[in-house]
Amino acid sequence: MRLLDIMNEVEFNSNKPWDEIQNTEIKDIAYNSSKCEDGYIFVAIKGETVDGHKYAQNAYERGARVFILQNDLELDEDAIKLFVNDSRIALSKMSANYFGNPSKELKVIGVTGTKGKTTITNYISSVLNKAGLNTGVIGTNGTFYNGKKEKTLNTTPESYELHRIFRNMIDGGVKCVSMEVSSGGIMMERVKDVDFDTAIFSNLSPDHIGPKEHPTFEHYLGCKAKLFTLAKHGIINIDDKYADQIIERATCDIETFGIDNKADLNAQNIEYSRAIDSLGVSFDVKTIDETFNAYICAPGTFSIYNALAVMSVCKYLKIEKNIMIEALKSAKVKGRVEVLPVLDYATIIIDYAHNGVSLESILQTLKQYDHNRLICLFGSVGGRTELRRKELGDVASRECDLCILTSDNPDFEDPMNVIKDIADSFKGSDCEYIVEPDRKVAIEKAIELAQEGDMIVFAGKGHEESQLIKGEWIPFSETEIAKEAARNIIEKKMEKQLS
Ligand SMILES: CC(=O)N[C@H]1[C@@H](OP(=O)(O)OP(=O)(O)OC[C@H]2O[C@@H](n3ccc(=O)[nH]c3=O)[C@H](O)[C@@H]2O)O[C@H](CO)[C@@H](O)[C@@H]1O[C@H](C)C(=O)N[C@@H](C)C(=O)N[C@H](CCC(=O)O)C(=O)O
Ligand SMILES: Nc1ncnc2c1ncn2[C@@H]1O[C@H](COP(=O)(O)OP(=O)(O)OP(=O)(O)O)[C@@H](O)[C@H]1O
Repeated sequence: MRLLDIMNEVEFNSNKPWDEIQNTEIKDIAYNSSKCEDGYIFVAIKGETVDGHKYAQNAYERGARVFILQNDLELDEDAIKLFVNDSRIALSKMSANYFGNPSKELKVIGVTGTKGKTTITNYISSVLNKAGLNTGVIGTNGTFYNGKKEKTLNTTPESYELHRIFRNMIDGGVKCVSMEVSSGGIMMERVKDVDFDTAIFSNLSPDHIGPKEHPTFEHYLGCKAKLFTLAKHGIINIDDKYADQIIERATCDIETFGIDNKADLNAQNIEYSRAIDSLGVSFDVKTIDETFNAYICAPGTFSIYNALAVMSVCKYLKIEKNIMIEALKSAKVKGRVEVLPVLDYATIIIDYAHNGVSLESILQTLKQYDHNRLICLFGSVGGRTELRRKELGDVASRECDLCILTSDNPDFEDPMNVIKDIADSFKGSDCEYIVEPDRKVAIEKAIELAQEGDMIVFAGKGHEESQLIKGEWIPFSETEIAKEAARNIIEKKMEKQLS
């Protein structure tokens, strides 16, 4: 591809004459020097950890001859240096150009908010695919389309990856993409050149504030709100405390959903239902034109909000109502309030809640259902986000009858250290706790302890299939461990009955 075509609409200065730039052809773009080969452009990014300009020489040695730079540096005479104000912004535009602006050929639905992004994006894809609109998903659980899965490093991939994925999706016949838009992704300009059709706001609470993330809550909110300047249509949870602030900053037209405040889509007449292999909620949906009943196979009020967000998209895209209702009845997301039907006398749930807000939300939700004891098995990541330990401990010790404190990606930190921090919250609380640093043994104990009517949540790992121990990802499946433990308990019980 011609260098000038890749640089279309990117402002730059250069060390070389126009003729030379005009006649240069490019094979591909890399923002990591180790990916560079002959004919590549290297984009030097001032990162959160290191300055990519340090690797320009390495990129040169690997064959790159064109460099996108924010400041000058020494390279051999044949290097073409293109100076830009912000390399991340340049990378975004260059990637969109390189892949032929694929988002313009797709209907892209971006979901932002502190909680609910993975759930909503996956629900949207379930419903739209059922309605015959080939839809891909991009987010924390990976990239999915046409039955294929690709792992993603970030919830919202870097702009180059994002536009590459879009192009591959188009080649595979995808028409619509439902993607998570993290505040980090917006902050790092990963979605700047994505042509969003619709943007959804689920909710907002303090999160991702600290070194390498957002300096303040206001900054975090500002990043989330920016999505509503990139889309044509906005869908907003009107019950959220920060809804007005998002609406104020939006430049698109807005539709709302909610339970407590008047909205374009309102839920009412809510009823919770519990079966041995499922937790669900049914409710009426009221719009200006009609009222109809819906059911979602996920528990509590937050599941209604997630469903309303999806219904708002369906309304906007004119998806047939009955198809939407049927698809939502069975829509499930791996590791998000996932009920494991392994025991017939207690409900076992795997959930991704790994901070105070989401743990509180899932525990309070489960308490809305008839139950015996509420038991939570959880830990917290090692080596970082130490504040979360207190948040999680405070919530669990307040909401539960029993907790099993264990590890959750301890990495290089001693799991007992993390557990000790969490256990501080239990001082003076009525909630009992058991300490078992080996998460596999902890799950086995939880299954063994289960009594008639108990609700037991394994919180934190959700969809993850591995555990980070001393820098290594070790395969770890909570589902398999729970199934095996339940089989053993049932066999033991049968043996006892027979003897
Ligand atoms: C702290 C952080 O946000 N890091 C993200 C960031 O990396 P970085 O800028 O820190 O990169 P760096 O390591 O400093 O390197 C700077 C540059 O040097 C280059 N380099 C580096 C080494 C080398 O040998 N050669 C080389 O060229 C790197 O490729 C990079 O271009 O930019 C990368 C590309 O976009 C991201 O993959 C990376 O996400 C890391 C994995 C991460 O954990 N990010 C989290 C905070 C994040 O983004 N999370 C959000 C969800 C949370 C939310 O809601 O905000 C997400 O969307 O995933
Ligand atoms: N709308 C919601 N409001 C509050 N909590 C929610 C909501 N939806 C899901 N949750 C809870 O938060 C957990 C994470 O949900 P989900 O993965 O959908 O959110 P997310 O925005 O993608 O989160 P993260 O940024 O942590 O990946 C779920 O397992 C559930 O416990």
